[in-house]
Amino acid sequence: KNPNEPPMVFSIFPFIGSTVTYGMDPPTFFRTNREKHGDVFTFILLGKKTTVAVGPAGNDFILNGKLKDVNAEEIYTPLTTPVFGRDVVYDCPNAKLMEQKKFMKIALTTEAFRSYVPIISGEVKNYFKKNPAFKGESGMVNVPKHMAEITIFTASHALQGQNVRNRFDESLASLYHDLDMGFSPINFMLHWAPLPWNRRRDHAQKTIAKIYMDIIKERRAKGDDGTEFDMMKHLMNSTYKDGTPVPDHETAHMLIALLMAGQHSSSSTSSWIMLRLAQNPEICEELYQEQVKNLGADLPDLTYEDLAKLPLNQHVVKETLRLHAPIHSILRAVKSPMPVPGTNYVIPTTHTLLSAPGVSASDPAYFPNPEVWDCHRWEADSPNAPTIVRNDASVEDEEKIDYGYGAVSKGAASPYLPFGAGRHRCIGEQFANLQLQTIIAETVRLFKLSNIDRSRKLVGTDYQSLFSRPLEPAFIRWERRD
Ligand code: HEM
Ligand SMILES: N#Cc1ccc(COc2ccc(/C=C/c3ccc(C(F)(F)[C@](O)(Cn4cnnn4)c4ccc(F)cc4F)nc3)cc2)cc1
Repeated sequence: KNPNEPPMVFSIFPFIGSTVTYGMDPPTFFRTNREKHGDVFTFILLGKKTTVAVGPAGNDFILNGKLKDVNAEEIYTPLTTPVFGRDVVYDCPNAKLMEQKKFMKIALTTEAFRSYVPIISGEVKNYFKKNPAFKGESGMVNVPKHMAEITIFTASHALQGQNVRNRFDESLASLYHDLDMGFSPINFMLHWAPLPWNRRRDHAQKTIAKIYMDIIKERRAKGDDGTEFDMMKHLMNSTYKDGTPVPDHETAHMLIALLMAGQHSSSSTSSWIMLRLAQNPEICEELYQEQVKNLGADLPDLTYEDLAKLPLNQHVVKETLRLHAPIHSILRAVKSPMPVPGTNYVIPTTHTLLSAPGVSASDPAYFPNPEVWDCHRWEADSPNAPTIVRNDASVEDEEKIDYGYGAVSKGAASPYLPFGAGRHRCIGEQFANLQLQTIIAETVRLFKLSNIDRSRKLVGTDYQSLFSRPLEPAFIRWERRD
């Protein structure tokens, strides 16, 4: 064994290595090997030496890696480019991605958010009124199925405009499903394979992109009526630093990328939220009382400003993402040998780096009783409060850095990073919080949630898809609030 390479996880299988033990349950795999080898260790993932670096220092080492040392697009492009389309996100130099993230962020403004809350509220209320599974006084529903539908309607309407949203009722839904089938970890390795689902994925990508480009032409011809704040309008009117206007096909492909991002992350997270509220019915009641107390017993229509008056509602999202982050593994290729600070390890360019921020998010050193879903832990004086209290005030005085799409906090040495950190940090955090908080607030107004057997059980996690999500079916009981 090379003295300055990290310890290797033992496996009797060549090529497969530890792929299956890791793939079945990444958190357990990380915890077991962290106890054995410490915060930095290497395992074989589908024939590739993959070095994990966990804990706040590991998060910083990988997520704040320099552009010359770490590379995201090499790893992700086989998976994302066939689904999103060419010339965007990971199918272009990083400098171009940074400009694309700047364009995307322009549409995610407070003014836009003010218009999104009524849109999302309306979609949620309409869904529960129209859907047969929610007729009568009470019932049992498979949560992930319904949350996937609610999130596609809310995300497409807010992020892509009314025109695109309306098409989701017929053609777009099945095309989107075909595209989605291509968005799976198998395609990390087999993206090139002429598998039936890859052909359907390619057909769906072309068809959806064409629908978007037709709408772009229509809107350009009609001129802008200034009412909608959707993403399409901003992207189609953006220009790169070198003066090139964003081509229509890149606008269409960025819209597909944003829809995929928003859909998978939010449907997984909103499903976990509903399952946790069913497991903890008392929190559901507290959320309802919080609205009555802070918004008034007549529960007026939700506005963007109202969300800031509902701290427990916000903490439900924060605590759910602590235990159920949809992205459990962040990958980077190593482009030049990387010394690991505080060790004598040097990671060679033959390795892939894997960052797992969720490991420190469930580490008792940072979060007392980490396995307990305790939304109150985010209140300053709570017994389970995070040891390094990074309340929002401390973020202000923290140093910031701008990679070209807005200032992000410089340090990634935090134990809680569900939205990543550094150059590739998420730009959808504010939209996701707005969408999830609105979905919760509208749901608790209508229903009391509980487990079918009134137990405190919780379903397991499916790590086989690209985004971790609840194992299906995951039934809960709803009862209409009188
Ligand atoms: C609960 C919701 C979400 C979570 C937990 C989440 C998580 C993440 C994480 C961990 C990353 C870093 C990936 C990496 O470093 O390789 C990321 C990046 C990103 N996310 Fe999200 N995300 C969420 C919602 C969204 C939404 C709603 C959008 C779009 C509207 C979005 C768009 C993006 C984009 C454009 C990037 C940048 C990728 C890069 O720079 O390489 N995300 N997200
Ligand atoms: N046997 C076996 C066996 C072995 C292994 C496994 C499982 O192994 C792994 C390993 C790594 C991973 C990585 C997850 C991963 C990374 C990138 C992306 C992304 F790029 F797509 C995203 O960040 C997504 N995103 C961002 N914000 N919201 N969504 C994104 C960015 C920009 C953008 F515009 C649109 C986007 F949507 N998505 C997901 C998942 C599973 C299973 C079985």
